[in-house]
Amino acid sequence: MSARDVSVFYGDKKAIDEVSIEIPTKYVTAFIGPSGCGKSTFLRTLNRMNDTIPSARVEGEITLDGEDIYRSKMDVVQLRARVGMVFQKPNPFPKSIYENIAYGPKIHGLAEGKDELDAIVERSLKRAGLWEEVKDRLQDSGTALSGGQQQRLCIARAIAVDPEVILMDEPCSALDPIATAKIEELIAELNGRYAIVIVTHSMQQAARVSQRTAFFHLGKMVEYGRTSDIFTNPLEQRTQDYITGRYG
Ligand SMILES: Nc1ncnc2c1ncn2[C@@H]1O[C@H](COP(=O)(O)OP(=O)(O)OP(=O)(O)O)[C@@H](O)[C@H]1O
Repeated sequence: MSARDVSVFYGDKKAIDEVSIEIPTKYVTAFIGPSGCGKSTFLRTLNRMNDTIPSARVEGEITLDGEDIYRSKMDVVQLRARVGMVFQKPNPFPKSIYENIAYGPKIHGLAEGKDELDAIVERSLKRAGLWEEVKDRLQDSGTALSGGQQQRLCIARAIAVDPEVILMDEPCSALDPIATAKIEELIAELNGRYAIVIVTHSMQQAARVSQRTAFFHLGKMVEYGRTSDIFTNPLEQRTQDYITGRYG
């Protein structure tokens, strides 16, 4: 994915100011920066989640495989399957574990029959590291799982429709350290298969899970590069100040 000169407004207020970035296919990219700097706003532009906020307006160009995702003919439902999203609070549907995964492939016509659908459900749950824990209770409600399991269920749901990119908006902020470690392991396993973009408040997490990091401040992307460089040898003073804990 690629963003060129992207600005986002809420009413008259500019929340993102001319951000340009190439999201690499093979890596995990972390968005870091102090609260309110616009990380989530920018993340949401990447699958048009800002469309759901009436006051939000996006300028600039965002392309996926060279296609402008804001063009009028873009099918937003398709787009959100290609660019999936996992939120801060796990949000499984109030349906069975099986249905949580099967729903997307069904509406996108990805399975011919029950066997194929079963196979997608199994594969997605395996990839999300949840299969062993739930294989004997696929008909139980998704909301009855623990918080960490629910978040892996949401990741499995995103995977089920075979996305190219998975956006994660602080996916561990509602989870305990053990569940967080599992999600981080899972991100490492998914790395390479999907482009992953994660917003995180934790610099340690960014350092652990990502290969590329973008630092945002006051709506601008101040610096973007290899995670190891950003954390050890940033080019910009503002990045240096943030990673050494001077603000944020
Ligand atoms: N729905 C909205 N309506 C109006 N303003 C908004 C809306 N969402 C975010 N903003 C504003 O846009 C700016 C960027 O917010 P955003 O949530 O993107 O930042 P963030 O870096 O993700 O913050 P945090 O780390 O606290 O989640 C903030 O000033 C915020 O108040």
